[in-house]
Amino acid sequence: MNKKELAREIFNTSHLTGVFKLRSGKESDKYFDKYLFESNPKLLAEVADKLAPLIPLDTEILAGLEMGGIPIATALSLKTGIPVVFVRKKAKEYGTCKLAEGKDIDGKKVCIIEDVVTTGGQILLSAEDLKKYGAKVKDVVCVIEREEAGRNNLESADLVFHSLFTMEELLSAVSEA
Ligand SMILES: O=P(O)(O)OC[C@H]1O[C@H](OP(=O)(O)OP(=O)(O)O)[C@H](O)[C@@H]1O
Ligand SMILES: O=C(O)c1cc(=O)[nH]c(=O)[nH]1
Repeated sequence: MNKKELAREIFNTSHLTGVFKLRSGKESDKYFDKYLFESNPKLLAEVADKLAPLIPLDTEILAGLEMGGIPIATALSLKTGIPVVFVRKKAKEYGTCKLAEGKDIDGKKVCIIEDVVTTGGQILLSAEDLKKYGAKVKDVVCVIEREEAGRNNLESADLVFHSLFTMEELLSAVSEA
């Protein structure tokens, strides 16, 4: 599957219209239900294929953000051989009390993996959390950049943002079909 075909598949599988409250609190007439493509093994593997080249070569650990970033980071880990951690929105309050589940991230170069970026708010929170545990966080890789404030907010926080598809790319792939 080439990149344009994947764009079409992702759009057709996961793009919904209606009235949706977003994580940021804003309301939107569109929503990508990422679980609809992540739960399809063929599409998840294609996403990992196309995302893998965006991961910086010196990455030591992939950090999949709860919850939608976790399947993608896992697929990327299987593809690249780079270990993965599963990052909770809030550290577990019993047992190991971990925020990032998996191997120790202290001193490691970590690349954040996310599904959809709107304002980048969740990534900013998780990046700060990971840094508190000693991770070196610079790069973020996501599947869908909704082209709202996300890129500016992430770059203002000195993060390097790599997206597979912008909203414009998804729309144009579908309109060309
Ligand atoms: O760029 P932002 O404005 O922060 O919004 C995008 C975030 O919101 C969604 O997660 P959601 O809170 O729906 O959680 P989930 O992945 O656990 O379903 C998405 O997966 C991003 O994490
Ligand atoms: O901004 C969000 O919360 C958001 C947008 C979107 O398209 N998909 C999603 O899972 N979350």
